Amino acid sequence: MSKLPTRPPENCNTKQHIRAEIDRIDQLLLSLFAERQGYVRRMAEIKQNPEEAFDAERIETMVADIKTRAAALDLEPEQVEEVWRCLIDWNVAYEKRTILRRLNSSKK
Ligand SMILES: C=C(O[C@@H]1C=C(C(=O)O)C=C[C@H]1O)C(=O)O
Repeated sequence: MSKLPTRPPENCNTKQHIRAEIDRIDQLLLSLFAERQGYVRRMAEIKQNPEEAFDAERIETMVADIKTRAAALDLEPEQVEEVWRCLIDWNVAYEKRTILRRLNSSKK
């Protein structure tokens, strides 16, 4: 990906300026989500039991920590919580499905 010069928000004077920055940031976010997902995939290989997929204590600790860090960055903690809970829900479902499939295929 080519590295284009960026404009801080206060130097954006048109919708196009702003949309170019949002698109640039979205690409960075996607790359980070993909990197994160690689660890979730590996976690699904390491966990042996589908019940391990949902770790309530870990999730609540993470969400509380993310909300504190969001507030420090002047983001709305509730919005960040919703995004993370949605991400984690998908990952728990992915882990459960992956572990179950592996267990079922090893029975055959
Ligand atoms: C990655 C894990 O598995 C699940 C997915 C999580 C996530 O996407 O952050 C967090 C907690 C989990 O129950 C984990 O146990 O840490």
